[in-house]
Amino acid sequence: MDIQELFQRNKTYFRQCLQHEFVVKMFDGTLEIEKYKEYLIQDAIYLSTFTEVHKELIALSEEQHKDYFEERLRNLEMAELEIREELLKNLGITEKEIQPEKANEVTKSYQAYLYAALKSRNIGEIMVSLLPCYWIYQYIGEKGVVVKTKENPFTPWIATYKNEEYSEIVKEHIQFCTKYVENIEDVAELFEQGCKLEVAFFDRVK
Ligand SMILES: Cc1ncc(CO)c(N)n1
Repeated sequence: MDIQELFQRNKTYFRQCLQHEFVVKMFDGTLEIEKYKEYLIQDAIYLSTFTEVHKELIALSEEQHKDYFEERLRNLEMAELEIREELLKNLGITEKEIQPEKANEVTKSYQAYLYAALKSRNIGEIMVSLLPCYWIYQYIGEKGVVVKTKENPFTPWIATYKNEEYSEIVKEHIQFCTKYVENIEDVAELFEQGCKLEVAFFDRVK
């Protein structure tokens, strides 16, 4: 699969996310904390499904890749999830607030999208269903320009995605997608749908 072609077809969604009011306000430090909280709550719910998909990937992967997917899960738990846990705690967000039944309609759609891909049992499709998530956040991290670094309360969020290690993980994820998916048309719709959900996720909390 030609991954650049997939990007070209969907770059408007990448840009929409990067230029999204919610994201711009994080980078310039002006986002209202209430909106940040709402986003983090929804994202914690989303990320628990995202983690479940990673666990399934270990089960579904070929023997020679199991170690790799186990490492990916560990990395997710030690990096992104740990940082998020700290952010939730610092903002006084409790376990009760991140229960699955608190999911808004976009979070629910995103979860349903991931579960549908999971149901296909096709590792290429499952990897592609995770791809907009990884790739768009990596794009935001790479391209976003931080204003007022010192007093910007959103620096920990930004730093999760604005780093070499995260970019490396995304690169490897992309390599797996290209290895597992031969024909772009098999996943074009799935990928576009995921990109749209990323935009909708920010729209819903802005
Ligand atoms: C909705 C969403 N997309 C992507 C990421 C990056 O993992 C995230 N945390 N949340």
